[in-house]
Amino acid sequence: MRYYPINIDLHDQSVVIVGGGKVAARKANRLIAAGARLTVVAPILAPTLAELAKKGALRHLERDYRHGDLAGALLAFAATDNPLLNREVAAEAKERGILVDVVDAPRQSAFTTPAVLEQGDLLITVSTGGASPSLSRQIVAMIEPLFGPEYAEAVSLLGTAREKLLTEKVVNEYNDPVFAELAALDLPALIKNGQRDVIDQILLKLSATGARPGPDGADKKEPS
Ligand SMILES: C[C@@]1(CC(=O)O)C2=NC(=C\c3[nH]c(c(CCC(=O)O)c3CC(=O)O)Cc3[nH]c(c(CC(=O)O)c3CCC(=O)O)/C=C3\N/C(=C\2)[C@@H](CCC(=O)O)[C@]3(C)CC(=O)O)/[C@H]1CCC(=O)O
Ligand SMILES: NC(=O)c1ccc[n+]([C@@H]2O[C@H](COP(=O)([O-])OP(=O)(O)OC[C@H]3O[C@@H](n4cnc5c(N)ncnc54)[C@H](O)[C@@H]3O)[C@@H](O)[C@H]2O)c1
Repeated sequence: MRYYPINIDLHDQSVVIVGGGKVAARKANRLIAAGARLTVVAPILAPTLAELAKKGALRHLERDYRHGDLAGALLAFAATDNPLLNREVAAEAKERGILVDVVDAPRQSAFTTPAVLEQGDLLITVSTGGASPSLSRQIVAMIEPLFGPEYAEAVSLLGTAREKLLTEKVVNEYNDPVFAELAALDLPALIKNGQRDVIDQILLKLSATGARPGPDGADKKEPS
């Protein structure tokens, strides 16, 4: 496996993009949606970025990049149209132990960004190991019709049900099949078809199940 996939919680984390063009704008939108504290270093910003700066959604350092601009960042993006400068940014990131995406040089990057399909908390990401970003994008377009907004609602329902079972500390071997059974019910299809009554019955049955303690009530596992 060339890349190891993870999901990073960027809420309130500092991220720096060097460069303010079209590519920077694409990365910035998702970073802001993920709650990052974003700084963009660039003498000139693309219109969408300028708009975000005006709204206070990002901090704009309106000048050329200087060594030191990455201080305190968790992640960095080298996204200028100058390959040599992008490598300088990558070098500073390495010095500081900051993970960097060099947008014109995947081999010099510590990470790359995938194409994304998002429905609420459902996140499907596609990577080609840098081989073909266009194919990643096309694959998302291919599967998009299969995962409509009903998936956002289903994931939210499943999450609430699971949290309820876990916080009520009724987690034991018995709940594993309950979670598996719930996930297998095809809630998205029920939601899409408007079968609310069936969903209500399932949830009712679930809360009855949830109220039932484990075999002796003693061997309760912590959530995993
Ligand atoms: C998926 C997506 C996510 C995103 O950007 O967030 C993404 N690129 C997207 C679009 C796109 N990128 C490019 C084109 C023009 C057509 C073409 O060249 O194919 C288009 C198409 C378009 O714009 O429609 C050109 C390009 N991209 C890279 C290079 C440098 C190189 O390969 O050396 C060059 C050549 C630059 C040049 O030569 O000028 C590099 C990377 N692009 C990646 C991700 C990472 C690998 C992802 C993977 O493994 O699949 C990686 C390695 C680094 C990174 O960017 O993280 C996003 C689509 C999502 C969306 O829009 O929904
Ligand atoms: N990874 C990807 O998805 C992808 C896609 C297309 C292109 N690219 C590559 O990314 C590069 C950037 O593409 P773009 O379309 O965003 O370019 P662009 O021309 O729209 O933007 C370049 C930005 O870099 C800034 N910049 C230039 N010198 C700077 C400096 N010294 N300090 C700080 N900022 C500086 C400019 O002000 C501008 O905001 C391209 O050269 C291309 O190789 C990557």
